[in-house]
Amino acid sequence: MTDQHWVNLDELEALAMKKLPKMVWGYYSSGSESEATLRDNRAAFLRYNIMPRLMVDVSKVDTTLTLFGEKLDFPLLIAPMAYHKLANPEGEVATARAAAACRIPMIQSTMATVRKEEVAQAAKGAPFLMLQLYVTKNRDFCRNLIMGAQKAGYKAIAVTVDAPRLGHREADERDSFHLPEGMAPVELDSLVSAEEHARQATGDEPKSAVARVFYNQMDSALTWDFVAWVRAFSSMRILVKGILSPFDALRAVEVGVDGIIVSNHGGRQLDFAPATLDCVANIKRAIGDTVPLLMDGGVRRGTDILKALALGADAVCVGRPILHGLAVNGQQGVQDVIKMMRRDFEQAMRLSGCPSLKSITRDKLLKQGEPLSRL
Ligand SMILES: Cc1cc2nc3c(=O)[nH]c(=O)nc-3n(C[C@H](O)[C@H](O)[C@H](O)COP(=O)(O)O)c2cc1C
Ligand SMILES: CCCCCCC(=O)C(=O)O
Repeated sequence: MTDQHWVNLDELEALAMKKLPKMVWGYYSSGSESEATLRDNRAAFLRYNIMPRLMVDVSKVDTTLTLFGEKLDFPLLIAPMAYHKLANPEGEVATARAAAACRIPMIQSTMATVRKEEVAQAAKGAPFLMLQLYVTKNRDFCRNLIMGAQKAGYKAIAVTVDAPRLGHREADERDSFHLPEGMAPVELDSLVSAEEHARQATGDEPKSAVARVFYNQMDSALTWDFVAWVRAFSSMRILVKGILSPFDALRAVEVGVDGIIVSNHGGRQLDFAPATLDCVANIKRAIGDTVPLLMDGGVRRGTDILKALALGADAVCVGRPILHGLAVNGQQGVQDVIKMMRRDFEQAMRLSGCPSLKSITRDKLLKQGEPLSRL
């Protein structure tokens, strides 16, 4: 296996681990505490089998869909992740160019290391961009960020609601995680100095600079009235990211969100939160077709995408593999990840007898323990 040759995302992950400094690898790869949720996100996909239906014409498979009025080539988005420049000096520009080349949407993190206007420029050709929003205590700052994204042409904001505090990631504590000098989440620069992100902890402070900055700046008093607050000044679509309970999903729809992202933050927030795949069907049952339902967490194979869709997701978001591709081979590495996922998803559709996204239904899946007679 050389830098250029990997045949699945596990092999790519191994290459990224070798390439990245230990502190960065620890930050990217870890989950919170005992990492039970991180592991379960993957394990959940293994709990489902796919029952193929045969003698179906799959000479052509249609993977396209329309999301928020835009056509996507296949049901995949890039999940928001902080600090792409830790993986590659081009940072989010390389990721955005890859999204454009593969015609999939990218969700940019509030903690991006490249300004949103520059990302928007690089993403020209992508179906759309979303800005993930961490809600700061300083609401003027937050309003300006949203309005800036609207002006830059972003289609939506995805408000992360699973992080009243940053999850306790032990690798970051052990490594005293901090950004290298000269690198900073640029959208935050009027609130927090670059030195603060690069500073090592002193005294009783959280050892991780990410956790410290998060604690100081982000609003742990966030409640559902935030959606109405945004609606009052912005016409952008509003999604909430981090929903696991069907009750929260219903509440989100009641307050008027435009979409839901079922997520446990890649196992980085509440440890022992359920695997996201296990939450999808319940949430779909609760909200029906009211708003698009996205999910993320542990999606690594084409068959994973098929399983998520069969349980009710409209599309999936992919996190860490994008950073791995970026670390190993920049923009091309990200494109290779997306292309592989697309190829493998098409393969899964063909081999299971699903020529269209609509034909990917729950009755194609068998959960561990369910009798074959269920089908
Ligand atoms: C290194 C890293 C940084 C992340 N940064 C953010 C972020 O800034 N905002 C956010 O809402 N989620 C963030 N996430 C969570 C992802 O958006 C996503 O929920 C998760 O990574 C999906 O799981 P996966 O990595 O198994 O695909 C981050 C995840 C990782 C691994
Ligand atoms: C103030 C810095 C917060 C960065 C958090 C990024 C993130 O969500 C993660 O999971 O890490």
